Amino acid sequence: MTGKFITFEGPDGAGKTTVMNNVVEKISSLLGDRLLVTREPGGNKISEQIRNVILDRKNTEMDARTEALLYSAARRQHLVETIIPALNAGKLVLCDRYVDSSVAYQGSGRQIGMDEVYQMNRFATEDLLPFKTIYFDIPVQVGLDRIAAHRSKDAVDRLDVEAVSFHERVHDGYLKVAKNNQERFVMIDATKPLSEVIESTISVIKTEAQEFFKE
Ligand SMILES: Nc1ncnc2c1ncn2[C@@H]1O[C@H](COP(=O)(O)OP(=O)(O)O)[C@@H](O)[C@H]1O
Ligand SMILES: Cc1cn([C@H]2C[C@H](O)[C@@H](COP(=O)(O)OP(=O)(O)O)O2)c(=O)[nH]c1=O
Repeated sequence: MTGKFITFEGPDGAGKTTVMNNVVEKISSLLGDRLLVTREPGGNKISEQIRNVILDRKNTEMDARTEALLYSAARRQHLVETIIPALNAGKLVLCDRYVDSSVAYQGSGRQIGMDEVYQMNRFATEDLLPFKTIYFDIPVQVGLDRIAAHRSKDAVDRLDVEAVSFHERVHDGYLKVAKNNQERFVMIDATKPLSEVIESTISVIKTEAQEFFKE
């Protein structure tokens, strides 16, 4: 594999999606088709179908392990169908969420156990981890307030409506994963103004994937 795999992670409302869109706008003219931007859960037909089942607010009876299995199933399909072919073609792959999301949300948030969820994801991914993970850190309430202020009621999904204590456990989970993977994680303060967060993110990408930005 000659490409490079970088993921974006963080609690809900950290700004990952907004930052990703802005970063792509700024670097896509430099990289052209050497850039692939994708997101989880989703990114292809089967994974988007699984996403709809997971995030449907009507699916109130979903068991925590069922949820974890569905996320990892969607991840597997996305990896095989989208990420690995792009890496084999030498591309820079930027992905909004990956294994660390499951470890934080299902492992810590749903209290299934971070290591158990990680082990299940090792099976799903055959141990393919990102080269770097840009982690957007934000206090839980700030992220939730951003979502409440900006999203329409219809756009709020099953995980957005979880109790604050769930989101606190997700945040704690992320901090543990970051601490245990310091060589892979780059932490960005997502409470800063959007323009600063975008600049910091571009700077990390240009440093960590500098081979893509050479003339
Ligand atoms: N740095 C920032 N400062 C203030 N508001 C922000 C910032 N980053 C994102 N937002 C706003 O917060 C909301 C949630 O951002 P979003 O990108 O959807 O977060 P995520 O994908 O991490 O859940 C959006 O309405 C966005 O405009
Ligand atoms: C990939 C992944 C996402 N999630 C959650 C995080 C989000 O609340 C939701 C994804 O919804 P999405 O609308 O993509 O949220 P965001 O813009 O915050 O990334 O799914 C998990 O619980 N486990 C996972 O493995």
